[in-house]
Amino acid sequence: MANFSPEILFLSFVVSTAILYMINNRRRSLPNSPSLPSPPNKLPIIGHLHLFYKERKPHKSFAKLAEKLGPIFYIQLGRVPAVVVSSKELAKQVLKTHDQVFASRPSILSAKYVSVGPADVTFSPNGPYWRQARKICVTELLSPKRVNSFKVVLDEEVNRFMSRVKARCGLETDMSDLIFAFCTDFFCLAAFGVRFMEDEDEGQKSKYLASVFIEVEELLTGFYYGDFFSEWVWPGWLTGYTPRVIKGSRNLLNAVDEIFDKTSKRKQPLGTGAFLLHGNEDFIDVLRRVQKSDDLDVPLTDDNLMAIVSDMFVAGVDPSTATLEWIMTDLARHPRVMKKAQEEVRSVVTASGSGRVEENHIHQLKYMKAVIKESMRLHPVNLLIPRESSDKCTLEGYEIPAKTRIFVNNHAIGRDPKLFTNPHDFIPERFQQEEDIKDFKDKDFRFMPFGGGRRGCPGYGFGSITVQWAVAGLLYHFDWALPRGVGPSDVDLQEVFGLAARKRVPLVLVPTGNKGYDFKS
Ligand code: HEM
Repeated sequence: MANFSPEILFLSFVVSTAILYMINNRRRSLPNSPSLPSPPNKLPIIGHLHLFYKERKPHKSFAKLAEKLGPIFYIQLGRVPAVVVSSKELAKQVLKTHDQVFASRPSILSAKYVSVGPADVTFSPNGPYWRQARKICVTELLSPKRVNSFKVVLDEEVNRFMSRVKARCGLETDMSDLIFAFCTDFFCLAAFGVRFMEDEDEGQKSKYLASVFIEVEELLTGFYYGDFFSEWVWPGWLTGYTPRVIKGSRNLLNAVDEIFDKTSKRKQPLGTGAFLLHGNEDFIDVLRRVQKSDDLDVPLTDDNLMAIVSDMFVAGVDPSTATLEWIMTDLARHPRVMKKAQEEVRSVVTASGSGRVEENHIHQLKYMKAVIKESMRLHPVNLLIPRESSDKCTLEGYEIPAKTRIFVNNHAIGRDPKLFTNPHDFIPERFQQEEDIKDFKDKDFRFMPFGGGRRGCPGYGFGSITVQWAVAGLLYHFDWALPRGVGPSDVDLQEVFGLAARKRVPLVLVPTGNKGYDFKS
């Protein structure tokens, strides 16, 4: 920005606006689908952006529009034609029936910087590179066998998390902070073989990384002016978006570099303070091995390797943190449910005589599973699931051209009164059937905590065991209360509209040790 005088900026704004206006009027989007419902008040150049840009909660604005326009409608976001779907039937069509057509992500400016190309799994367009990266991710990094190999480390990290909570007993505690530290350390160990925070003095570092993540995740939603006029460079600079993206991606890559530095120390044979994964490979070890194999369709460069491992780290930490944050928020606001879930965990663990939660207890915790599932329904980490069509396709009789951005409104579908009675209430009992709690997905597409189809979350096994083990530990060892003077309805429930929808205001709770179920490190 410093290189441009305000006069030049203003002049280029006026000239470009005029050109854009002319082009916009010449080129109509979605020419083959004039009958798609669409909100009125489409303005020149910005299209429908003014309808939701100020509030910056597009999932809610789109839900309100769906009430008037129906479950499928078209909106023009600057230069980007987009379609929003808000019913389980349409979600199924996008994520399952026409999965192949909608297997790309929107191409957004921030992904080019943050995901180095993009060369990661999350943002790479559907093509040979993404297919290979995704295959490595599913068969090597996140396979059931690999997830199994990390369980011993997860057990240790849950214990470290419990000791941190124990040290805060009786005190108002920023649980968002402790949850983030737990997830970061565990995923750092899995990805890089080292913890992010080796000791408690490193708390500031964790807070800093959390702020970098939140910033990057917000930028990666692709809901900024710069992304709606991506053929032109100036809106990104003029609105300050491009400098923000550059700064955010630099901060993230610096943080990842710092962890890499630690890793290279670990690789030295006589390194001290090393934390070896019980002889297991971490993600970098695996990727280096795969890089050398001769059956790769596309060569894997060092930069690609870096992009994939950073992606696993970011895509793993924030959704797991957000999910845990919301589960504890929902439980703290609903003491009846908290008590019932605690009774279940305590009875299962007590019957085993182990005095601590172990992996084999988890499958017995059916009510806890229902609690987690209900919290995921109310607070999906992807409020809008973003896709892009690679070819033309028909949805509900409407023709959707190639290169249309599609948003599956996960937030609206999960709270649809036609699908759930009292949809805004936290009622885990709605998932009491054996069939309901066999996993955290919904076969009817009524809510999609892990997305779906070939672009669905490959970290399902990894994320779900992490969340369950941690919640079981927190429920077994501690009693929980909101801070003095704070009632259930005072808890701020706003989310950050980011790639993972974390809680906007940190969750503060007061843990208390329970004598019968004390945590002994
Ligand atoms: C509770 C934890 C988690 C939740 C709720 C979650 C949720 C999601 C969702 C909703 C998507 C988008 C899916 C779609 O577009 O259909 C996604 C994608 C993804 N997730 Fe997860 N996730 C979790 C944990 C993880 C973990 C632990 C990892 C890896 C270590 C991971 C890696 C990824 C990747 C790489 C993608 C992009 C996949 C692609 O575009 O091909 N996730 N996740």
